[in-house]
Amino acid sequence: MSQTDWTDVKNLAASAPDIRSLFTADADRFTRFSAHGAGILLDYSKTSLTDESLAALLRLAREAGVETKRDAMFTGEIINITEQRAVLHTALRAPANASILVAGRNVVPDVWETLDRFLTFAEAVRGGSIAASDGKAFTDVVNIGIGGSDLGPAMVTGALAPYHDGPHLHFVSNVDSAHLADTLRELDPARTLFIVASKTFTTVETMTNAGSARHWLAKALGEDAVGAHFCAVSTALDKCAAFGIAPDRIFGFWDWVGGRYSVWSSVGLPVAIAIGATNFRAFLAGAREMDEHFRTAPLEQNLPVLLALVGVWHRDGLGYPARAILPYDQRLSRFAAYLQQLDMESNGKRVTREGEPVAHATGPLVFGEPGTNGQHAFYQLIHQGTDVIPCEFYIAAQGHEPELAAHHDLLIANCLAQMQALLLGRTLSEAGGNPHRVFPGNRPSLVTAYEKLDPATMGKLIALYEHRVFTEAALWNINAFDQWGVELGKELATRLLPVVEGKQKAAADSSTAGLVSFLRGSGAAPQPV
Ligand SMILES: O=P(O)(O)OC[C@H]1O[C@](O)(CO)[C@@H](O)[C@@H]1O
Repeated sequence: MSQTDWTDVKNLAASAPDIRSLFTADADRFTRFSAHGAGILLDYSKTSLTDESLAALLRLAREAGVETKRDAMFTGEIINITEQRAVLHTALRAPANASILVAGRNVVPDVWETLDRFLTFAEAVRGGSIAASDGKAFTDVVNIGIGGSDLGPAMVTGALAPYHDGPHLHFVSNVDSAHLADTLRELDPARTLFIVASKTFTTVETMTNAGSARHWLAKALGEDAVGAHFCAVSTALDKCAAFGIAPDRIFGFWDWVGGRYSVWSSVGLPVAIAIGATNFRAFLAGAREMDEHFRTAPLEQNLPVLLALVGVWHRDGLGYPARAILPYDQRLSRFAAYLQQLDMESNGKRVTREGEPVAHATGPLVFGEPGTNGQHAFYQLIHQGTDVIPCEFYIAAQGHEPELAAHHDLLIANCLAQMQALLLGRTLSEAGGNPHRVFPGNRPSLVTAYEKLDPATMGKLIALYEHRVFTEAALWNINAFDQWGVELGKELATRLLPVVEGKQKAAADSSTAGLVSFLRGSGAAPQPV
């Protein structure tokens, strides 16, 4: 990619216009700076992008080979170069007649066979033909997993609550005993099914929670009941079997599915148990529609690409450090946490694909909460703080409660009002001369709007963001599909455990030693060795 194009973007950003003036100068700005795809509207008019800066960003995307890289992902090339893997979460929602080759083998028939297997299992749990050890139906299902093996199913299950007509779902992720204990306290072992979800089946949090859950169940119902009350989702089928899970209760997936991209695979089993096979297939179909849009729409009208270009404009052009994810949709209350992993684990990288230090800032800090709750918490800083934080709003035209339609009108009014406040601000004279009541305005926002948060739309929204992350990574020339940054902490925790347990002397700095001493109450700080 030529340096000139980055320079163009940075030069244009240095003289970025006031967003308000862009609206004054162009009555058609909304029409020209918004796009539709797969039934979703993206309005990016309340940013400082102009025809010229958008053209420069599109040039950057073309020079970065976004289209070629995209096609390489969809066709199963080894694009995760540090782990020598294809990246094919899109194959999990591909049509049955597609052919996607990995090492010369079409993976689509395997995907559909596994999908049919876990959806059949989900329906059997819902219908009671897969039953507890006493032959009665399960009323509660606990998913034990963490990261991608938790956030996707937990977020989607919450989002699709109006479609939830199966057993109650619970999610345990944290190794903190509080999480498991508080969940199990409410449950009857005789009515509870556990799903142990782990791509690697080695993650210490998940294995620890699964072991304790197994113990809880065996203590109440006897060792023989364990088989009926556990199933597993993993790429490591042998390890699931070693845990004692029967082969017909193990649902696999593949190393070309990243953890944070895995909700479409058998990791989605809890979602399928909650909402049923038909709704789960609609969820996949929604994602497939967004995949088609991303694959075929011209870059100028391509939603994930536009979202990525706005992201790069804000991050690299204007130097904004964060992005706020603000769904005006209570059921998307875990959406920001989900996107946090998707975005920050993918694009929190400091070297290029070739291992050289990156020349540009990469992934921003991602955080958020649903509106209107966030308005009464951290929006103060967004409106009047010293940092500019681009805000990314999500809103449905319709809620699921027609009898409470007035609430939804109020929700929409609040969402629009926040964007207007960010844009327009309030001048000193409008604030009656009181500087504390001044809003600078000219603060960017964009909005993703959709008809209703149904299963297909949920699929589209996730796929939209996945492809946005992909496109940003392509522009920055980083590998979005590894996560080496989580390894060091895991290794050190393993090394520190015997120190915490008092079996080994502290092999650490004096702060760690002092903290071990305080936390384990052993008096004098162990000396670093
Ligand atoms: O599914 P697993 O193998 O238990 O991993 C859980 C999570 O841990 C991570 O590797 C990060 O620690 C994530 O990428 C992954 O989603």
